[in-house]
Amino acid sequence: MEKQSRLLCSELCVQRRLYEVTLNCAILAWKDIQIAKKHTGRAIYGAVKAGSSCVPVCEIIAVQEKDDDTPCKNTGKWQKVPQSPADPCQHAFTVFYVERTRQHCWWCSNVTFHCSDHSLCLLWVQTIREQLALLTNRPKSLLVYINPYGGKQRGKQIYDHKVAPIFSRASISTDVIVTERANHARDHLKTEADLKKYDGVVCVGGDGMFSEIMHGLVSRTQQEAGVDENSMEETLMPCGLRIGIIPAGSTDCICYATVGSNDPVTSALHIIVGDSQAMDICSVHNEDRFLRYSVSLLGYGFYGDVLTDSERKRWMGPARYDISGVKTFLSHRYYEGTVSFLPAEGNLGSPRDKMQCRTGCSVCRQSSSDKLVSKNEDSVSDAECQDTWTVIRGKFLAINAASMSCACPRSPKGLSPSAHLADGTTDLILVRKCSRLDFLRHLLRHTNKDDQFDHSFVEVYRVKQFRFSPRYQECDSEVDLRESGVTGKRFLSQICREHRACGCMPSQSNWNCDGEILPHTAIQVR
Ligand SMILES: Nc1ncnc2c1ncn2[C@@H]1O[C@H](COP(=O)(O)OP(=O)(O)OP(=O)(O)O)[C@@H](O)[C@H]1O
Repeated sequence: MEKQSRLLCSELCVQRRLYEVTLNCAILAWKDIQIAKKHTGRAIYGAVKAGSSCVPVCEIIAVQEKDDDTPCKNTGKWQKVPQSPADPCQHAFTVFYVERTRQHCWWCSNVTFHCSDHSLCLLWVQTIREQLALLTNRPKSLLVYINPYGGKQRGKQIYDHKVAPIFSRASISTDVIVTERANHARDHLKTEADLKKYDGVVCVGGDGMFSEIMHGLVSRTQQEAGVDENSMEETLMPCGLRIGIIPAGSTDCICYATVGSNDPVTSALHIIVGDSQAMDICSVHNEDRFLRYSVSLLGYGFYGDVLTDSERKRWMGPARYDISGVKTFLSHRYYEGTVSFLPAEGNLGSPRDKMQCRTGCSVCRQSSSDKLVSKNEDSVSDAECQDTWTVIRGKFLAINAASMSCACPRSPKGLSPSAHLADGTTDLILVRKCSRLDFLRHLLRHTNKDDQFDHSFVEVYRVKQFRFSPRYQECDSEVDLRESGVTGKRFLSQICREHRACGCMPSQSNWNCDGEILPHTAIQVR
């Protein structure tokens, strides 16, 4: 505080008490002059001294000159402003700022300063606004997509009541599109949206809606850069626009893993102050064809089956995941196949190092600077990497690739608690065939503090690329059958594939790609 030169310092009233209020380019602070030595109330941000409060300028949402007897728009409550010309508190301005409440939750709080001199009041408003204008990472114009059918179908209500008023308070202009069908947002972003007009895109919905918007934006960026998405060799261009997520879905795992909560107001405030977090994107291919991008979970077996079943029960709302989860657990299906992967090397931590990735994470920072250095050496390193693929064949209850922790309110640590948001890797978790009881023990560990990888039937690897081939594609192909002369077997395998309950051979699952079902089981991921 002392190190920054003061921009303003005045004696102003807060709730009829006299405060010394100071502003420098980093902090707005106010100190109760009369009882500075006595602790008179709760310090609002970073308790400096009793009777003192301060807020970083970068967490000020807005400042507004206050008219007499106007309702405080933030709280909806009316506040009495003194009327008498002799009153030293005749003029007032209100500062709206971020207040931290529960863990990772933010709230828009406010403080009103009163003074007798109108020009002084205007000077404060103008100076604070000038400081806010210097914060260039804040968005001014946003394109908002609302999925009215996500989660409990409250997307529009959440946006209108909780988010739009704070955006308007922060003078952010918005174009709002309420989607009319699935993939509406993706298609609009891919082809129509005039992206030059905006500083960011806001997704009001769940993980599926985020995925739609991410696909629209990433594909548009590749199209404009002339990058062929089908090619596994080409380097994808990072998107120029940021995506803000207002959680209004069923699980909101991506919002939870990045912000630490699934509270719409917290997310809106992060968007307003211009916070950003880079995020890894996996591209998923089948042969030479691009299928989808994934940012959170790619799951085959258990999570693929839960999704497939829950899609049929969408009318049930979020409860469908519990019902499908129990059903899938009881069916206890396992799947045979081959997983090959390219382990991540270098200083990228390990899935079991108990490190939690947060904004500014050193591993992610290190990884992105390594990428810049090695960009010109890609061909060499790719060639070197050919030798280091690891191949695992087996029977699996689940094959999961977590590109972030996948934490959500149900599983606060997530599928892979130490997965990094932007280190260029994914955590590949293989759950081999085991008893129902063992699998239950493993699943329960996602909800408590125990290490979910500490089981003999669970393996976890931090990888840069991986491939999966289901067993029948390798062995039961038409050619194999013809060559071996087992004609009856072909007929039986056909029946078994179509009737998954039949226990005489492992059938195939589906890949759950961030909550969407992939059309192929044999995939290559990078
Ligand atoms: N207007 C619409 N009508 C029908 N479906 C829509 C519409 N807009 C978007 N969708 C689709 O709805 C799907 C689910 O949406 P969303 O992710 O918002 O909610 P959710 O599935 O309940 O939450 P979560 O993904 O967090 O579990 C998305 O895949 C999206 O493509």
